[in-house]
Amino acid sequence: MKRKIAFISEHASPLALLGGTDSGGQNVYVAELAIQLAKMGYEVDIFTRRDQPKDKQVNEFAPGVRVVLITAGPPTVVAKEELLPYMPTFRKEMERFIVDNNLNYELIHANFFMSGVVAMELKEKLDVPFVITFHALGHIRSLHQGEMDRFPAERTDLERLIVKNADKIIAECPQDESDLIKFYQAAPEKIVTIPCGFNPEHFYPIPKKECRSMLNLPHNERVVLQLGRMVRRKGIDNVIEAFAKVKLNQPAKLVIVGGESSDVENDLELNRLRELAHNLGILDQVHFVGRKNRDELKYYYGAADVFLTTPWYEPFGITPLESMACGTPVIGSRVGGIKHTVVEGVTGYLVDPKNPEELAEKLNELLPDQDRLFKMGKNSIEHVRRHFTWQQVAEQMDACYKAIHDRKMDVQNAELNMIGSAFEEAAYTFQKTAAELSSLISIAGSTMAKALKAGHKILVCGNGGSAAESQHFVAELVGRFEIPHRKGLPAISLNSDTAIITAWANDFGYDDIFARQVQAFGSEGDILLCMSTSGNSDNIIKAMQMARKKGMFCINMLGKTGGKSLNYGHLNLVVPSDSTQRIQELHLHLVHLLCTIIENRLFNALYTSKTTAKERTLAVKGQDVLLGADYALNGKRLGSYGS
Ligand SMILES: O=C(CO)[C@@H](O)[C@H](O)[C@H](O)[C@H](O)COP(=O)(O)O
Ligand SMILES: [Zn+2]
Repeated sequence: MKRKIAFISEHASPLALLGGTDSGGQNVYVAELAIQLAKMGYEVDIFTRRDQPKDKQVNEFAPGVRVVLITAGPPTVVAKEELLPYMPTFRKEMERFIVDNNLNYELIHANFFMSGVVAMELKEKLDVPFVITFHALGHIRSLHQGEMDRFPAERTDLERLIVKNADKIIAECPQDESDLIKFYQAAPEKIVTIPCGFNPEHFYPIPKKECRSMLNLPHNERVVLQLGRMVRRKGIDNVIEAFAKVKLNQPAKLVIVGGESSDVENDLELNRLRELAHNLGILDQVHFVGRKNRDELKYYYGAADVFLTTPWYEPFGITPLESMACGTPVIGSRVGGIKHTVVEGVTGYLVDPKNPEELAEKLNELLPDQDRLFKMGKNSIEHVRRHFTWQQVAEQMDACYKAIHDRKMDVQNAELNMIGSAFEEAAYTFQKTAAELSSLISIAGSTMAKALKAGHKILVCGNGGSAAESQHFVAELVGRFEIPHRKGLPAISLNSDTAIITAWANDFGYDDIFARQVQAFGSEGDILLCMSTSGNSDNIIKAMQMARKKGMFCINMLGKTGGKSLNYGHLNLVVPSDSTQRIQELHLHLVHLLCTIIENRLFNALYTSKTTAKERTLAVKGQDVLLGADYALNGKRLGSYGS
């Protein structure tokens, strides 16, 4: 059977990739991971917020992968910083979709903190475990962005809650792992470090000449590439400032791919950067080419001699991988995932962010050195193919999911074991009790029958589970057990009158609640039946002391050592077990055996020493038939075994 899982990616939809525009890393992550998992035999539903009114709800995205649009908030693009208030609706609608379609997910993989909130609530409601990839952590973001961070203030607290409730947390790199432990107190055993990946069918080496011809870039110049979302934290200004400091013997260009839209003229951040280049006097060397379709990116990577990425911080950073996959070495910030994916001196260099001097120095060193560029390019391809394809990522994710599944199965297996041994223990206790107590049970039953015949009554009491048994026994006697249409027998459960019990417990003390009633209802010759698993409950002891004072006969149902009660019972049925549950189960059986004896002795001797249980049952049924009134007019049996 296929293993069904759900992804939640509230703001980053894989459908956005189909339009060709270069969306953020999370869109790629969700799409590529789902596709690879589907290839491995999973069925993946990706739940994302509807941001187009006309799209249908369920979209076949790839074989085994569906994208399900959830309407939560306006069906238009909303900045992710403003999406949190729509998450309760998202959760409700997603839950409705799951229930209506009878979907049984093995687990939910949430992406980003808001999806984590949804997954956490669904875990509670539907009992589905969840895995979280945060993609970025609010605390780290606000450390770097300060005032510029527009996410709601509760983000970090919500992330902490998600960390606490998640079954596994995916860290994207060792830095992410240590941040989760240090700032979020994540339990290290819950964290699995699995990097992001690249798709070797989309990103592969293409001859530089070909790429440059395609993009109209000069063949005889050095080309340096900056590519990615155009936001402050990506440090694009650092790249421009560094480029202005580069001194080479040959001409060079800086190509900048990215922008908030394909409208290069009216993009605010882009204009700020353009002005910077202008002020530094290098505008003619810097090509702002705007946003590009994903399938064009490989030509930009391939055309460049070096790829630069110097963000202030970076949870992972997929672009360095893509560049290396295309055979272009990377100079990147010594932060987050980049310091893990770029191998210093082998596939590129690491520099401090916000340090244009250091970056310029590295460019001055590397750009003129064709041999080193070639070698690093070759190393880059080998390195990323060995460690970072989406297929490898999916294999690691599969192992993580399996660990959760196995743990669930462990719990289920442990339960099955527990059930098996509880039955074994019960069977053993039944047999042992039969061997040790049969004669005493018979004496207890006949004593009760005798007392009832003589016009006396039975008072019964116990605490907790035994209180229920006390009422159970009385119900069988006052009502009927197996003999239909017999008269009711006088028995009172001292557990039944709430007004008496609460008044006496409240005004005088709990220990006297039964004794008071024994004093009020009991008479000489009556029987007091006490049930206690420990034999040490004070109210039981006091009840027997009072009963003895009144000349009553005390019968105990006990267990374990029998406790203090042993000293007060005229007849003690001590179940040979130390387990409270088994003792209670046997007490119930004793209740039924006593009822059988009492009924048979008082109303009809249905069996002899040779009668088997089966014969007795038939005999009772026969009597039932003989008493034709036991059949209602409509022919339905009134029942003679209910108890
Ligand atoms: O049913 C159970 C345990 O299985 C409990 O309600 C249990 O009866 C209560 O703890 C009683 O208070 C125990 O009292 P006792 O059997 O020791 O006299
Ligand atoms: Zn119980």
